[in-house]
Amino acid sequence: MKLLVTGGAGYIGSATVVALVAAGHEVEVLDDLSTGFVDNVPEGAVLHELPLSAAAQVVDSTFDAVLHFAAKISVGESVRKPDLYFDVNVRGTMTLLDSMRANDVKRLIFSSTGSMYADAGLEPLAEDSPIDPQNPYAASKSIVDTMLPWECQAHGLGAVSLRYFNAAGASGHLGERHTPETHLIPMVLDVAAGKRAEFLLFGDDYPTPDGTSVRDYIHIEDLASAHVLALEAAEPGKHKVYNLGNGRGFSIREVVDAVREVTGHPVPTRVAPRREGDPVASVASAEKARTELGWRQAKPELRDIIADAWAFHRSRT
Ligand SMILES: NC(=O)c1ccc[n+]([C@@H]2O[C@H](COP(=O)([O-])OP(=O)(O)OC[C@H]3O[C@@H](n4cnc5c(N)ncnc54)[C@H](O)[C@@H]3O)[C@@H](O)[C@H]2O)c1
Ligand SMILES: O=c1ccn([C@@H]2O[C@H](COP(=O)(O)OP(=O)(O)O[C@H]3O[C@H](CO)[C@H](O)[C@H](O)[C@H]3O)[C@@H](O)[C@H]2O)c(=O)[nH]1
Repeated sequence: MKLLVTGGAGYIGSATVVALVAAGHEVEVLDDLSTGFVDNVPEGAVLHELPLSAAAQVVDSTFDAVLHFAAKISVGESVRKPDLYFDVNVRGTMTLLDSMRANDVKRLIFSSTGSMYADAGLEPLAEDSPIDPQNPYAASKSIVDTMLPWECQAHGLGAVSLRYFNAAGASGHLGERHTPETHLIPMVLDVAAGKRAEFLLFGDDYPTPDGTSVRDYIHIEDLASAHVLALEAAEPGKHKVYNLGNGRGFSIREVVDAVREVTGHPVPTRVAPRREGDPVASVASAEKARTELGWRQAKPELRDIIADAWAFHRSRT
């Protein structure tokens, strides 16, 4: 297929471009490089350095599908600048849909998020679990997931929303390069690498086995392979939704212990108050993706995820 990947210069998008090219697809990338990097775009994939608002300059009827990763992704920033998040994540998606509709491009794979579900503690979250976004970022993704079934029904689009849980790990030279970094694994690796003196652990009084909050970390290569399968699953007139996660939760302490084991560094840790807005836990049930898409993870082990992230981290320091 000829594919347009928005956000293909970013963390998850670039790993997916590699998987799509390896699967034999022809790929073009639309990315404004606001948080992405030119050197993330593999040779053989054309880069259009443009914002989503200029999608009409790129989308034409030669494309078979669009994979839409481009978005603002920082939860804290979204609380301070909700207008920016609704502009890029909602209006940007609507502009893209307009161009697709005008050019009869009938397949869309959308990067949605597991963070839109209501906090259910350690209970695994399925696709029909209650939705209750707690910040503008999650709300912006949930608005798109609410629009898509109607777009599909009215205009024959075949859309697949993939709700990722906590994307983690690295794939060779493709890894997390967010500035400022806020995500757990790169923060802990910064301490292991000596770039930070200590790790601040936000809260050890949660109702979880070791008191620290629990997340479902999923390797970006496993996210990438799900997109290749989702393309085949897109069906005109239908909006399908799949959770992508390990189906297993890991506490912050488990992550820190795994980093200690992988890096051999003691990782000095200080417990700080809970971070505002954090759920107790977020764990996926990814059964639907396994059954319907035939998705299998190649790297489900936390140590493998961290080892890949560490190799990437070291290659950059
Ligand atoms: N990282 C996670 O844990 C996670 C979890 C759930 C969902 N997601 C979703 O996955 C997608 C990719 O996230 P990521 O972690 O790779 O983030 P990222 O910031 O690395 O990638 C986003 C890409 O989109 C581009 N972009 C941003 N705004 C744009 C615009 N207006 N026009 C064109 N390009 C634009 C950026 O330059 C960047 O390359 C996002 O939609 C995000 O919401 C991520
Ligand atoms: O320095 C840190 C950083 C994080 N944490 C803790 O580690 C856990 C994971 O935090 P992350 O920021 O790595 O991940 P989140 O679950 O908060 O964020 C995930 O869900 C978000 C929406 O809620 C976005 O989708 C985001 O991109 C995705 O990684 C949380 O309990 C957090 O409080 C710390 O203790 N110390």
